[in-house]
Amino acid sequence: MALLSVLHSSPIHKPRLQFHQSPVTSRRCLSIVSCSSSTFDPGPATGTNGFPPEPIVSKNRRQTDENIRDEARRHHSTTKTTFSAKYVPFNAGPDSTEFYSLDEIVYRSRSGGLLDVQHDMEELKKFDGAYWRELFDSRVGKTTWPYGSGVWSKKEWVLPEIDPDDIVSAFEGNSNLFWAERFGKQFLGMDDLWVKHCGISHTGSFKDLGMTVLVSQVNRLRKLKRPVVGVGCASTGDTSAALSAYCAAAGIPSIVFLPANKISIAQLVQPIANGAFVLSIDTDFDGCMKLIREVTSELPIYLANSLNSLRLEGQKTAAIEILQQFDWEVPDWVIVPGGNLGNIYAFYKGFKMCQELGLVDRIPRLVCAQAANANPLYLYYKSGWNGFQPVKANSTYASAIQIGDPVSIDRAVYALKNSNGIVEEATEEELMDAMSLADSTGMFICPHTGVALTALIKLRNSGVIGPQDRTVVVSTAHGLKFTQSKVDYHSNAIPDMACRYANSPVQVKADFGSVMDVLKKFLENKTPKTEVGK
Ligand SMILES: Cc1ncc(COP(=O)(O)O)c(C=O)c1O
Ligand SMILES: N[C@@H](CCOP(=O)(O)O)C(=O)O
Repeated sequence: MALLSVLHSSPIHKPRLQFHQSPVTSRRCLSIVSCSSSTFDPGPATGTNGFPPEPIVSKNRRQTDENIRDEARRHHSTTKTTFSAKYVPFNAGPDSTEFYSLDEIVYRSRSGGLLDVQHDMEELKKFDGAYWRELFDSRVGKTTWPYGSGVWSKKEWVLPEIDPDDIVSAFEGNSNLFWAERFGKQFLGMDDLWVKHCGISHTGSFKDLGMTVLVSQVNRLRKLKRPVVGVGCASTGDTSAALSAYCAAAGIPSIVFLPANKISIAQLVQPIANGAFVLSIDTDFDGCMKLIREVTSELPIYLANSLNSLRLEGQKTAAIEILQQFDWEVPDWVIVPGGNLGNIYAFYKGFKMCQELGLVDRIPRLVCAQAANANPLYLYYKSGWNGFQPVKANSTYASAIQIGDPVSIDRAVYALKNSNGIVEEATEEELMDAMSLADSTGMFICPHTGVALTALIKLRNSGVIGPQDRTVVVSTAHGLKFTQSKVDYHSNAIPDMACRYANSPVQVKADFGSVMDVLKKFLENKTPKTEVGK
């Protein structure tokens, strides 16, 4: 503290180079600004070699009694945003005048249709693509509140008006874009295959990206004294995990409706541990969804499913992140597993915003992949988009997408039609084989990612996806949430499934000879013959 007070009163200001926004040209300019004492650390008096040391310039140096939220509060009090967003009816024509403030509690348009969050694109367009690319790039990997989050590093495009103080974040996003080198080369003859690991996240799925936005807005609504006593969702296990974690972090009650015996133990224990009010209901996800919609229209419980378009504002940042991770080069294909169908639209929206705002010049083709046991979108696509019919979703190892009546069907169709998209499906055997094959190359993916990989395999085999096409498969949850599926597969315990890539443990007696016998046999199969027994 003593050192800091000395620094604060020090007359020595070191100039430093800094980007700043020119209000006239809308471009970022490089200029020399005076470095304030809170951002300049002169270091020790002399270096170890006797020469004066290079000054250490730390842009976000905080006082010791200040945390990152306090620091953001101090910065925020001097900055004012001109960006804004509102709810509008989804895919409304240019003549529509219907809109709602994001501070209203509304999930549906007057006609009962879906809503969308519409940003003031004219205001955002005052800044060119290079500005946005540079701004977003400058925030990656920092701890500056709230930009250390992959979602909030794009705050101006997400919830531009929310006070950073109201944000509830676990610094989600910034997930690994994994080069699937061996899987791509060995099984598909592809050199440029990538897996976006959205499941390597705070609660183990991509839902964190949307939930930080929704719970932050709820936090704001509660401060504004809006009637929100708790937040609720129906879930196949991942939405409930994310909701309960973010609500617990903010001290907001959460209520989750789960279909009894249809989600994994790892998923079930998440809301329980986070103190949610958990209802295990004797129905499927579609039944839970119907119930939560009825309940949230009666009680002051805010709806957290992706019917609520706020969620998709966070989820769309995964698409922006993919472009960013490729240095703003656009991949040819992005494959997303689909259930309630919010995420496929979120990806479309993220890519489209980047195109409209000049960060990239095109968008990738999107593929939505469904489990054959829960495939209403696939059937609709195959019918030539002729008369959507919900289905009764059957049990699938991809249990988080066991959904027969997806709430975002219209959004998904829009995304696919506008991205020259494709829908594929995966049988239980196909998705489990694909998951196991991917695991055998060093991944540890969930069955839903197995569905997406099956779509890739089919499209690659039919030549639709070419060997050189840069392709991203979106992995939506962590494999550790779905270990039972792997246990069943590797124990060859699934009726009517060959489990071709099962790798069962070998039972062996605890003596040296038995262990050696087993190992020799193993090595004989692995090692070129000439080397065995050397
Ligand atoms: C792991 C996982 N993958 C994929 C999905 C599908 O996402 P969406 O419902 O947005 O289509 C879900 C949830 O539905 C999920 O939990
Ligand atoms: N897979 C989801 C299903 C609900 O989807 P949502 O995106 O509408 O919340 C889950 O994990 O609950």
